[in-house]
Amino acid sequence: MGTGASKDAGEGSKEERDRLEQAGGQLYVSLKMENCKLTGDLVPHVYGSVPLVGSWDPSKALPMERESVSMWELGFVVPPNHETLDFKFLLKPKHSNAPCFVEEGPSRLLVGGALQEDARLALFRLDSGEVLEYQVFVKADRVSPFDLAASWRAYQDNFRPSSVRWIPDVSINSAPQTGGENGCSAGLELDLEHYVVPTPSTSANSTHVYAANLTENPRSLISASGSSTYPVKEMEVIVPDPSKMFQSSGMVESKSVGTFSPLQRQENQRGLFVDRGVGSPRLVKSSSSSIFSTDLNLDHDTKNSMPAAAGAVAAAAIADQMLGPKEDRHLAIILVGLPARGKTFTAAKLTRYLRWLGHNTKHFNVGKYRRLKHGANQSADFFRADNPEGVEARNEVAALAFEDMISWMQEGGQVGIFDATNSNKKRRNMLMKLAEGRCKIIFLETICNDVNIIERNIRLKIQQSPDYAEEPDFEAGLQDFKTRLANYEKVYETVKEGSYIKMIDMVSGHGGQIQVNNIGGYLPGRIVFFLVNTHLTPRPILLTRHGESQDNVRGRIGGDTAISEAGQLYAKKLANFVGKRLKSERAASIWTSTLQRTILTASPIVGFPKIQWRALDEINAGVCDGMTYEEIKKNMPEEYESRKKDKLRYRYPRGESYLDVIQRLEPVIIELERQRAPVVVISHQAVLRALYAYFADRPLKEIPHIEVPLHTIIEIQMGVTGVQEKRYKLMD
Ligand SMILES: Nc1ncnc2c1ncn2[C@@H]1O[C@H](COP(=O)(O)OP(=O)(O)O)[C@@H](O)[C@H]1O
Ligand SMILES: O=P(O)(O)OC[C@H]1O[C@@](CO)(OP(=O)(O)O)[C@@H](O)[C@@H]1O
Repeated sequence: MGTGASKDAGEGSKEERDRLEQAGGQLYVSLKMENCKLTGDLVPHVYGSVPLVGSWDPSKALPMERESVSMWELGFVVPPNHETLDFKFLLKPKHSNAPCFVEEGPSRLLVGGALQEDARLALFRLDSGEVLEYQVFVKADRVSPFDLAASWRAYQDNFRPSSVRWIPDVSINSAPQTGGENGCSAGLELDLEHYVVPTPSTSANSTHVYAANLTENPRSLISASGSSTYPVKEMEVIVPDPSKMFQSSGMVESKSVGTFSPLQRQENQRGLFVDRGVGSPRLVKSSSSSIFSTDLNLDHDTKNSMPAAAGAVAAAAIADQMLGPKEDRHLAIILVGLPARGKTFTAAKLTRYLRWLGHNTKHFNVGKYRRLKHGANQSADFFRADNPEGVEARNEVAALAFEDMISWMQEGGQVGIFDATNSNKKRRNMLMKLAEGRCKIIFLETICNDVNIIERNIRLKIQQSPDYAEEPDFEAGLQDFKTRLANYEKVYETVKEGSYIKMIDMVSGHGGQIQVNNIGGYLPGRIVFFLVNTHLTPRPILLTRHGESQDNVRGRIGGDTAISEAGQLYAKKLANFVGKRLKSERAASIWTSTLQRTILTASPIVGFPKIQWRALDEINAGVCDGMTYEEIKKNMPEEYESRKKDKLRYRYPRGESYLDVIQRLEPVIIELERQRAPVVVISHQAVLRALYAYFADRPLKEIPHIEVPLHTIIEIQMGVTGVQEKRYKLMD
């Protein structure tokens, strides 16, 4: 029998506690009652001192869920510093208004996820005089991603119960004490390198490429020399999905200076989420300041009104784009900051995100223009503010790059990301004049006050930047770059004018802040939301399809079948792999879709919380669900042909297109960016194509054709130098 709460919740070394705290640790508390005697229709409930459990009103007590024939459970998530919960168990008849029975003895106290005394038996004296005895189990585990699941549920109206019985949509199982034949510890001897396979040539390995090299080619400079004409690419614009709009609506509009914190910070709000398991009504976190809160009254009408309201916001966003003043149809994000503050890095990341969302976006790097016009090996003197030739040369290339960006916008470009230091008012005034009547401007300033990070960035610069490619002496390069930096510092003026976003010390994902001024509208709002959630903490993201499903064997698309024998073998191998790869990563989590094949693939993995996301469900094949491609070709030849012609935009009748899938995956991308602990995503072919394309920066049109083979793990390593990819093939 379990006694009090597990001790690891509140103990452990300070380092360990800090690590968990940083990982956004919450306490998952599980209250269980067991009685092997059948108790007719008496349902165990919990009631107590806080409104969520009825404020001592038995009629508002919270029912426990039946976990097995004899076991009842109530699971919930609280922050480690939650308010003391004073409660009792109670038995209530399921169907009648007959009296209920409160357990005997004093009430129980839950503090910091732990019961204040040994979990004694719960005794109930019935009217007949019979005494019913229940064993009580209380357990508290540190876990971070419940907040993610709960907040996800709170603003998404699309969750649905798992189709796999007895598997709640958020669950955690503990690591086995001994390793069985296929158990995790048996597999810890696994040599991961043995399974490594080559990555495709288009893989996500930005680490080895300096981001500035991948920016737009200077069209004005190249065409002037006659060596190349500028290729104008097809424009891709996606109308924003209304259902995504209300997610960040609270933070987009600010006419005066405001400060936003990442979602992370919200984890410190004291709230309680009840995990109702399969098919039960959910409670969601309330934004009110009440310590324990519930939203049980969220009826269908209230829920359904959310997308409608969001639709109105989206309509306004489209109006912004189509009907507003001409300059509002194009947006220039102008980077500001001293050298080595992550401007190019941030610009490249934002470009990737906006392109993935379908916005026609280009990254213009003034350094590239400078190197082309004036050579790559200019010394620090070139960057002195009292060197008029240098100043003029730098202003000239900035203006050239800006004009190129405007020309591209006039050809249909939507968002230009203009990457240079732009670190004094005079330069920014010049740019504002160039933009007048042609595009809207937002300054994006990156500020870093951590000398260690700046030193690391400088060293990375010397290794990566083409400015030092010809400098054989690292120390000499370092010295020159530091002098260049000092030259900029002398005349640096932080942004105080116009619309701006300031990222201040946003490297680690906690402790920093984002300030915004005069930011409004759909796209700027999305940009702020994205930036708020990004950071540089290194961590792996493992992407894998489920093990082979019975439908895969039959060649049927969609469906919700279980996994085949080969699929089950993969599930075991994957569990071994995850156990080994993430063995020192206690805060890691496993995300699946709500479909059986991913949940079953995840089931042998132990020791990590598992979360089901509806957004990770496979592309909805609508009326074609369950058919083979051959059957579609034969019975619906027009549909088959339309899909073949434009697989990205083709929407299955009553189903989805790849573009729809991308739109619904946006919260997943934001969450993957926000997480600081490793995540294993077990999902489906179409969904993983879309997710992978984001990390590998693949163009939208390629997404439906990206290869995501079964029984293979794609490891995406996020970190200070960008994204890196590694692949493991566990089975042939
Ligand atoms: N917001 C940030 N603050 C500080 N450093 C950052 C930030 N974002 C990224 N970095 C780090 O800065 C390094 C150098 O960035 P880079 O974009 O080349 O600098 P810049 O363009 O400002 O000269 C990157 O490799 C990354 O590790
Ligand atoms: O877009 P295409 O190439 O049809 O690929 C998506 C298809 O992949 C499948 C397998 O054929 O995914 P999965 O088995 O990974 O869930 C189908 O369910 C899905 O419709």
